[in-house]
Amino acid sequence: MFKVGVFGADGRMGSEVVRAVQGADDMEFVAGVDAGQDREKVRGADCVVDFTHPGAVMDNLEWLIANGIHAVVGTSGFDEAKLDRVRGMLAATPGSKVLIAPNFGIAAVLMMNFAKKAAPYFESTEVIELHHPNKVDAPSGTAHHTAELIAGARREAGLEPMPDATTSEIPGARGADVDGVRVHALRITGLIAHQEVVFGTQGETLKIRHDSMNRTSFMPGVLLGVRRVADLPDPLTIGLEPLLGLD
Ligand SMILES: NC(=O)C1=CN([C@@H]2O[C@H](COP(=O)(O)OP(=O)(O)OC[C@H]3O[C@@H](n4cnc5c(N)ncnc54)[C@H](OP(=O)(O)O)[C@@H]3O)[C@@H](O)[C@H]2O)C=CC1
Ligand SMILES: O=C(O)C1=N[C@H](C(=O)O)C[C@H](O)C1
Repeated sequence: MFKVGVFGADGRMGSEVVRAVQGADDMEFVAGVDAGQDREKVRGADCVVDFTHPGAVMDNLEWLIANGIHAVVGTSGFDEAKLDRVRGMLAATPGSKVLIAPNFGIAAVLMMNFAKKAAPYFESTEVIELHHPNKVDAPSGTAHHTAELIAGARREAGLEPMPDATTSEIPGARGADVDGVRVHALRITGLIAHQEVVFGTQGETLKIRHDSMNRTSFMPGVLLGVRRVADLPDPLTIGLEPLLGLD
């Protein structure tokens, strides 16, 4: 039995994770912790799933690593500096394994993987992410990660910067520049989590689109993370790709 705790248990994602863990035959739900509550409630868990807030997750990770508990993290807002801090914590107190995934949707992971593969073949690529209006961060972690994958693939292929003759612009009109890739964030009532990657070359375009219609879409990936995190080869793993056999 995997003994599982949940940080952010009263939130939109955390409450879905609690239901998924309680419904899994091979898992035992230890406790949920929400803002202001004592993390000691999850003592005895092998693994804690964190869907909290970009401003809370580092402190949570520090506590989990100090207590030798594995972590499966969906909370967004990780940049290289934060990831380096997590690596530092894991080096200082070895024992825990940490899996941080920008998106636990299997189709979303495939969308990012396909975008990385397509990127070298196109002169232009931009990312449009669309989410519910209660989302606190922009652009989404998924869009940020996708842009980095595209930028890396373009660099490896030796591509020039994308053509863009804009000289006059209302600030923000061209979106955020993430490693040279433009990312546009829409916040629309009624939506959950969606992304479109738009590619263009001479006389042709390609669009890769992913839609999470509800939050159960993330649960197979979260449960996979819980089942596999302890056996991952590295102390810190980014993304579900290695668990799905993707490069
Ligand atoms: N990787 C993925 O597949 C996905 C990632 N996400 C990410 O997950 C995060 C949460 O999203 P969502 O569920 O929509 O957000 P919510 O605001 O609905 O939930 C977050 C919950 O965490 C609580 N919380 C805040 N600080 C702490 C803390 N220190 N300890 C424990 N609980 C805390 C909040 O309490 P309070 O409201 O009182 O502050 C709230 O109940 C976001 O970063 C989002 O981008 C979302 C979907 C999928
Ligand atoms: O806040 C959300 O809802 C989501 N957050 C994650 C992100 O920032 O990429 C994953 C998914 O897009 C839903």
